[in-house]
Amino acid sequence: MSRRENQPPARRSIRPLATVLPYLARYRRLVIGAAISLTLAAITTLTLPMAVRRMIDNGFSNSDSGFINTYFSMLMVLAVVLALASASRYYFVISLGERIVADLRREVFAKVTQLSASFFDVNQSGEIVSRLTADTTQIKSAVGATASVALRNLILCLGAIGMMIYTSPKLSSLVLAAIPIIVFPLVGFGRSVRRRSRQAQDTLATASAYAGEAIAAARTVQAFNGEESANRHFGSAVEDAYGAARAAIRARSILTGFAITMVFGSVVAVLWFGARDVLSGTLSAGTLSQFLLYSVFAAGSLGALSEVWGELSQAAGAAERLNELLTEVPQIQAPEHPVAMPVPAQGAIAFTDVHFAYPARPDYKSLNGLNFAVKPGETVAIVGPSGAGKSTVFSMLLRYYDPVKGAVTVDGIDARSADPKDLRDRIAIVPQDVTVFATSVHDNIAFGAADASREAVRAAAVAAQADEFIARLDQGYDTQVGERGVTLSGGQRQRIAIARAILRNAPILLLDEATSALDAESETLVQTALDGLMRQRTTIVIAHRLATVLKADRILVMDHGRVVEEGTHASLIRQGGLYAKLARLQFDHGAEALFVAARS
Ligand SMILES: Nc1ncnc2c1ncn2[C@@H]1O[C@H](COP(=O)(O)OP(=O)(O)OP(=O)(O)O)[C@@H](O)[C@H]1O
Repeated sequence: MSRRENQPPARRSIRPLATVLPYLARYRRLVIGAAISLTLAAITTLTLPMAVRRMIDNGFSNSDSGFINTYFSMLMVLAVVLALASASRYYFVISLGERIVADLRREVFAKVTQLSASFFDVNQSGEIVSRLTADTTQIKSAVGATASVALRNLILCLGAIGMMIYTSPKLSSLVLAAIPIIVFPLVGFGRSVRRRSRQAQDTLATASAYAGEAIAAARTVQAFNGEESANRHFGSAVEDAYGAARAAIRARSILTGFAITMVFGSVVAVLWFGARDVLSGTLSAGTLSQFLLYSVFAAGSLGALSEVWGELSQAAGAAERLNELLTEVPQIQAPEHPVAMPVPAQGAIAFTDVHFAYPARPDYKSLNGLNFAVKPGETVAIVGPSGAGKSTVFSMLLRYYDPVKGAVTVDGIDARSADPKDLRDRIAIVPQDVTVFATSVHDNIAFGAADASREAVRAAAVAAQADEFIARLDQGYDTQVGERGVTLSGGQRQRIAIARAILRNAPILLLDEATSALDAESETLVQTALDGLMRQRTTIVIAHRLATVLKADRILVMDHGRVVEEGTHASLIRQGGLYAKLARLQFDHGAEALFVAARS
């Protein structure tokens, strides 16, 4: 991901799968169950050729039918053991795969939620979601099926080779000589499969990211008649993913074909030698049959191993991508010994010579020597042209980022030395783009205060002027509001956000006034709700309305990342500087009159 983008491609091995090992260690019983049933199934299979030899060499030449009966009964018992072992292998192994992938998903998600704003500045959410779903599914099939097939075949292969040596050392030496010729090319092919499958996963993630974005913005896509171009874009991303997958598939099919040819070719060659020994009387027919079966087992399991190797390599690509997320270090973390914030909270804020550049744009200073202080309970409005750094002030207060130079303090404590959780507990924010989740109204208001009672949620909604419209919804507070709150109006969404902030009851309120026009009634309701919220709290508001600046104790005018003017509306208008210019352009009609009044 971000910090690895410029690094050379990772080692092509199945080592990334080691990520899964700690998860396996948690479920020892399932692992032991799987190992026992795997071994049992393999051993049972390995005894079959011996039975066959005994039957060919003794059974058919010996007319004793009792011998035959004993043999067949034993074979039956073997078959039952094999069936039981296989069934329990399936149970243990598949459960293990599902269990581990559930843990992985949970942990990757938990990790992602901890990552800092700078991570999300450069990584697409859809891409991350793809890791959470597609990549974990691949790990599941690797652990759940592939690994067990690999293990079974490995045991079978080693067992069969051991038995081949025991049965006929001479023929075995011929086979063993052929092994390196088979194995080395396989390893080489495996590498290329792995590289290609990683590419396939990466392209798939890009396609998913695009789809996520387009689906979330379906209305905008339609409004701009953008369906066709969206389809084209997604179509070509999907084709790229298909192309990458095909390259991986091609490499794998070559790998499989090659492995089977080599393995069975050498079996046939060995048999040819064996047949000559039987003819010359130095080898019994039963022993050759036993050897033949073992070599077919060994060859079959080698073939399966090569196929499985390809799958494991694919899963290693997925594990690598997950590992990148799991090992990503959040840039903003609590210090080892966080300083406790003073209790009770006061709500004092100070920015001292703060310089800051976003990590995604290190050469551009969004804050450039910003200085200001806000006293407990004060209401300060920030105004300034677009790009002046107003929203960045909020990001610094919430400690999404740390200053490059200078300090941000809350209640006298440097934001960097406190636990971000304590700091954020003191802050409630009503953003311009309200985030409403696809759950009930109740859960949306109680977001971040999950144990709030229904009464408390209702009281917050009443204070936010939202209770009335909520009561009119089909199921009141239990109404599902649709993804991103699509079933609510803009003003309703804002009041939900205000109720959420009221419920939080934090001493500091950050308010980013919506610029989008609400109708007069909603506007009044939202304004009344906000007035209630701002009372008795330290408030910093990014102001777009005249009414707001008029109510503020103080106005800070920002430009190029610093405060350039400060005062009340009247005093600033009188100065005739940037504020006076902005006020004339930005504020609603009443401004003109006030502007004139303030100047005269
Ligand atoms: N995540 C980010 N990564 C890189 N640069 C950013 C990021 N967010 C903002 N910027 C840049 O930082 C500067 C200040 O942005 P900020 O959003 O604080 O301005 P603003 O005063 O709130 O503007 P507006 O009134 O238009 O919302 C801008 O030049 C902007 O391009």
